Amino acid sequence: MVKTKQRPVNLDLQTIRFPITAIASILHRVSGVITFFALAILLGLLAESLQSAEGFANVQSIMDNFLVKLIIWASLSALMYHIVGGIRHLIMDMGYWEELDSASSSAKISFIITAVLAVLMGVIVW
Ligand code: HEM
Repeated sequence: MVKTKQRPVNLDLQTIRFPITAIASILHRVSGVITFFALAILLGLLAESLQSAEGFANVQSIMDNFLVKLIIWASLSALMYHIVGGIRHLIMDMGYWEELDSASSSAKISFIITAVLAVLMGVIVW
């Protein structure tokens, strides 16, 4: 008879804590996917704005909306995180910051740099 596994299983999500490096990693993937879709929107707006004076005015009026600005700001902030996290990745690929404490510090610092850049994106968008 097959014995059922008796190992403990924790499905209480409230008690599961991810290490900061895991959060940095999943956010990098999420921000890459967001950037992929955002690029289509941003290139579309750029193309329209360069088409003609009316196109430029059209994009100006599209941008004159809080929700649109919020989406563009979030997209640019995701791109900022992807670039900062990407550079951290490339540095790690060269063999640095691979220990738990240095990887945690660099993850934390990349969040801080991203927060500063996100504020800057807000200043640019608004
Ligand atoms: C055109 C904009 C970009 C898009 C749409 C994009 C999208 C993505 C996606 C979807 C991934 C896969 C993530 C995963 O499988 O976990 C990825 C990985 C990566 N991206 Fe980007 N990316 C862009 C720009 C950049 C830039 C500018 C950098 C510069 C630092 C960068 C650095 C990286 C690195 C280093 C990885 C590999 C991360 C790993 O090994 O897990 N990306 N990107």
